[in-house]
Amino acid sequence: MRYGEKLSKRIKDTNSRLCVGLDPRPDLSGGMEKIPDLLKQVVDETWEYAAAFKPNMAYFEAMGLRGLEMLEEMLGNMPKEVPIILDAKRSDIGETQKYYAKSYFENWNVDAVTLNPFLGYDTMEPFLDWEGKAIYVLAVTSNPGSADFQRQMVGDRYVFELVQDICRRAHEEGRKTDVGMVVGLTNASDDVLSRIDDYPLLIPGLGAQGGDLENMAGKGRTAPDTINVSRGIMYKDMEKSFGEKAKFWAEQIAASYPA
Ligand SMILES: O=C(O)c1cc(=O)[nH]c(=O)n1[C@@H]1O[C@H](COP(=O)(O)O)[C@@H](O)[C@H]1O
Repeated sequence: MRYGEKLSKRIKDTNSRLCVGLDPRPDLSGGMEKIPDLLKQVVDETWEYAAAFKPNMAYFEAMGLRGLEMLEEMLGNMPKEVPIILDAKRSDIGETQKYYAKSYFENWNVDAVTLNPFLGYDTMEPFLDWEGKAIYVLAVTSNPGSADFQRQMVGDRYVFELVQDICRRAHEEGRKTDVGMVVGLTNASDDVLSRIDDYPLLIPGLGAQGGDLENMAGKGRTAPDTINVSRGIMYKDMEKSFGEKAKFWAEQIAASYPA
């Protein structure tokens, strides 16, 4: 089964496009030793509303070796039917990327990873022949600085449209790996979305970053797009359970962008 099929099935089964972001912060959680139980609780309470989970490497790396162990332990105990997108945003020459691909797709066996496409197509290639896997390339990120490069024009096209060419090329070449894009909800204007093809989108920026779900309404897309909430579930409204918050966001998303 291709990644896109697995994610589409999960979105249909749960009626949810919510991607639950797993970004643990020891300073806000009573210390590093509390993190493994916290992650278990978040996963246990939210998985029924989750189209996907997205752990971000930065938060685990910041805890040192123990953080990587926590990530590995968590990955080993995740529900198998929920795709895992490892947010790594890696970028290097092809030879080095081979080892990132091996690390994520073979060692940790995650379903998808985020990659930075700045170094070009050949640096994506080590990720493109993995059955059932996917990459999401950064196209229009959710931060203001996405205007610095990504939304600049080269000739008559935006830079993010050149990024999209990576998806088109991989698709035309019939690669085993699915290729989607990251498009931040905060910058998902009509001008941007009208230029984005029907490839799977990872859409962060809902909740803490204030992205507007109306941006995604009525766009006629059929790809298994998933919308990420991290802090809005793990670190907001702590009087509510993680499950309640995940349900809330899944319903908010469905109201504007039905599964
Ligand atoms: O690739 C990402 O997931 C990502 C891309 C982007 O453009 N903006 C963005 O916020 N992210 C990540 O998505 C998550 C957003 O977290 P919250 O703002 O707490 O919901 C973090 O892990 C970010 O690193």
